Amino acid sequence: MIGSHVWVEDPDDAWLDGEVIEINGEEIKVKCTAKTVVAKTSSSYPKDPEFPECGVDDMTKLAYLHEPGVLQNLKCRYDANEIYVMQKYKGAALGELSPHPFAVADSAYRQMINEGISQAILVSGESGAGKTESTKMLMRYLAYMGGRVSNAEERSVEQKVLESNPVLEAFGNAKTVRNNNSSRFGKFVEIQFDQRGRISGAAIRTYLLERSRVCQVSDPERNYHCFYMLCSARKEDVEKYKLGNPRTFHYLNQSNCIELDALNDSEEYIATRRAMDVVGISEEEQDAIFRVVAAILHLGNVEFSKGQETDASEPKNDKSRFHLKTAAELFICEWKTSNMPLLFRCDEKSLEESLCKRVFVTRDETITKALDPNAAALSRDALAKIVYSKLFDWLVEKINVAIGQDKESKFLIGVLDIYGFESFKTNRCLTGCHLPACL
Ligand SMILES: Nc1ncnc2c1ncn2[C@@H]1O[C@H](COP(=O)(O)OP(=O)(O)OP(=O)(O)O)[C@@H](O)[C@H]1O
Repeated sequence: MIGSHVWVEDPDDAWLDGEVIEINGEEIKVKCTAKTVVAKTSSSYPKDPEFPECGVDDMTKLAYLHEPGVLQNLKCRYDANEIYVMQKYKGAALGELSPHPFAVADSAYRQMINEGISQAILVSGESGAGKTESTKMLMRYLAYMGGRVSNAEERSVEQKVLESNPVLEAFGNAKTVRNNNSSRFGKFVEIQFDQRGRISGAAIRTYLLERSRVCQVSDPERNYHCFYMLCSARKEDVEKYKLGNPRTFHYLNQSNCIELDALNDSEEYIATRRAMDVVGISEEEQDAIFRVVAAILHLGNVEFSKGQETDASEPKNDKSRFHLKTAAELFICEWKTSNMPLLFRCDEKSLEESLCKRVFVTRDETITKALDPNAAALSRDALAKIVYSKLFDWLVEKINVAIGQDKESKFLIGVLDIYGFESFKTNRCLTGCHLPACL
């Protein structure tokens, strides 16, 4: 309608607002402050002429909840220096101040103290919505309320949990369509408190790691960050694990997306090793972890062809034999001085047999059945997935030791950072979308 206020897209300023002065079929002429533009009706959005100068503190109060409206609100609030301080939220009733994770955390903390009941906060939303960032804010507030640091040397629980993040992210995060650093696992962070409401420990419980990603990646996504980091590691590590260009590995080259503009894999490798040092993972343990990561990549490059017997299979060629042999060598964890679990004790022959044959144990006998090339490839992928998820579980346990759990804690506040769902045209059921990916 002529005279109405709208937002139109602009290549320089993202969005421009102005008044419609002319309509020609599917096109409108809009008079903006600095210029007059012609835009398609379908790509313009209505603008609220009564939008308050300082914006609104709750996005749900916006008359139009679309991209230019949200951006305008954020800009106004930024210009007005509307910042959130924890002190302000301490003791304020929910709804009294602007909505914020601090308000939710405060309410949970006070209910825990007043009613003596443990609390849980569920952080949910689409992938990339900001759940992990919100979880960090919730933890920061809970650490502030139940602060226990007795001297400057001691690190707070929040600090310890945050320090472990790079390790979890290296092994549990990946690039997806919506988020370059998407958590592909659910995380329940328990902040544990004593009788007086002071923090006594913390623990991270993880669940539903998306195992299928280890062997299957679709364009334009990536596998878990750690694989690319290791391929871009310092030269001696790349040579030690017989790695090289990530494009030469089947588990990585199914997608064309290998490098990310915003992420330098070789710097991330160094940062991850540093974070491992901080959470108390020794040099030998770090070596064992990366041996397993490299072994999985080599395993993925083992292809199978028909064997001599009917329905049997064997490694396809010398290249496959090389990767099988390297995977077997890397899987061997000979070092016994630490309590790192012995993942495998295998040689090339036994690894080949475990992939190309299936053993059935009945009450009376043990039957060995040869597998055809397709079934052997499925066995290979199943092995890669189970090894990776066991490695991830082991890392989480190690991190929990470093953070310091209080098994005797009186109460806890759990923050559940459920892993992000993608919004499809047809969303049949959340569980239905998630579970198959985790198997
Ligand atoms: N409060 C915030 N302040 C600044 N940046 C933010 C904030 N929330 C989210 N972001 C940005 O959005 C990106 C995605 O956020 P985050 O990783 O928290 O999403 P998520 O909901 O946990 O996604 P997923 O479910 O895919 O793991 C972050 O890397 C960050 O760049």
